[in-house]
Amino acid sequence: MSAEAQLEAFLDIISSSARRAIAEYKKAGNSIPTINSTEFHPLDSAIDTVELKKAIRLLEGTCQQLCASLAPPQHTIVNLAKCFDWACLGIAHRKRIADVLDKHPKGLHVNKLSQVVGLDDDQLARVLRFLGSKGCFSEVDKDVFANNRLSLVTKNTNNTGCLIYRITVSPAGPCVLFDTLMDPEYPLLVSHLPSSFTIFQIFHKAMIGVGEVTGSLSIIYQYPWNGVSTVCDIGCSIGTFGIPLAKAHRHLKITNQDLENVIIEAREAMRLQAWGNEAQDVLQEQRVDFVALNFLEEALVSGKDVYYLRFILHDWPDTEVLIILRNLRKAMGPHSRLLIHTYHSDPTEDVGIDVPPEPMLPNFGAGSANLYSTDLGMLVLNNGKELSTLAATAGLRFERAYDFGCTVVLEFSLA
Ligand SMILES: C[S@@+](CC[C@H](N)C(=O)[O-])C[C@H]1O[C@@H](n2cnc3c(N)ncnc32)[C@H](O)[C@@H]1O
Repeated sequence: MSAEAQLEAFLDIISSSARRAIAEYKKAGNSIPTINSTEFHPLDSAIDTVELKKAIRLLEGTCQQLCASLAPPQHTIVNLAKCFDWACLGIAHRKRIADVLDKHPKGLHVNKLSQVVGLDDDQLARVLRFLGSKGCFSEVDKDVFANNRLSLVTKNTNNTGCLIYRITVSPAGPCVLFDTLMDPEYPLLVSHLPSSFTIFQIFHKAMIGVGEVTGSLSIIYQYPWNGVSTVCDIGCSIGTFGIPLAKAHRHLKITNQDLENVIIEAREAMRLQAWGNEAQDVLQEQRVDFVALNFLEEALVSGKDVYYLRFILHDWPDTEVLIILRNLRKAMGPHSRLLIHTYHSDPTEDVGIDVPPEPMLPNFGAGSANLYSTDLGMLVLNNGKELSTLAATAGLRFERAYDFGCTVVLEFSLA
């Protein structure tokens, strides 16, 4: 393909993928969001968003490749180096800027806002203006800031807001990434995190946020659950996957397994009706159970139809990944399936997921940014990795993959 043909192809992909996304918004509601929207669109809280995710993967990947092709290289590289996004988002979240602005739909002058949140007005305006340049918060008049659809996500009550907190309070890890790579033993860096990282409520709410950001609950509507009776969710958090699954498929019996202290949290969340009234029916009908487990040391409940692992293996170095997979293998019967839900899709392996159109990068480029940043996040936090290929070593046979646009589900049976 000639250089000019490549650029024309990018323009075509941008146009067609944006139109696919617009069609998804139209299907889910009357309006189409713009950067000036001040409220959420119904699609923002939808569970099955596979089509939108796939369109955005193409759009983001292509826009970045087109800009990197046409902009002067110095320009692109310095943009990469000067990344204040996470720092400014962290300030906005920790100072509850969106929560304050919520009470001022027409906007609030930075003089007043700075007094409420206890920051210098000039510095706060510069932080908010930076975020506004990326589409988060609007400067509706000179020095007057208001919420928009993006900044609403940073509110304290928002699950994704908790995820932002989780990500932005741990900058020490990335700051020592170079030193970590220089150390042949790759020490764990968890000790660099403030202890508030371990606050359970924030962590588990953030995990619900991860589900929302990645659209991974799409599996509830995309997997053939009709042929399944029993499910075991391993490392279930507070029922982040199991409860919505039980609500959607009333024939399923679901065992949720996690460490004992998490199971106590999960039962408490159920008692406080954190999952709404419908979840109480699920409990009363005894279709959902919470059972403590340490998957590194104990046997899992055996013989379930489906074992589900979402965002678990990337937390661990290879040795522990193998222990977890071998423990799982012992619990599985000939009919059992293991579903590993991850960001991973190795572009060098043909596992049957979508292939990007040429001339896009074979891994969708910036369309897969979440995969590669999570992979580095796991290196920094846990010495783990997103791209684990140890299933075969543990005696599991790959069956097929489900592509959800931002995440994939890899299905295995006993080898
Ligand atoms: C990254 S979270 C994923 C939670 C959930 N699967 C999700 O996708 O929202 C990892 C989970 O693994 C659990 N976990 C960590 N070590 C464990 C162990 N040794 N045995 C069982 N669960 C464990 C944590 O408590 C946490 O809930």
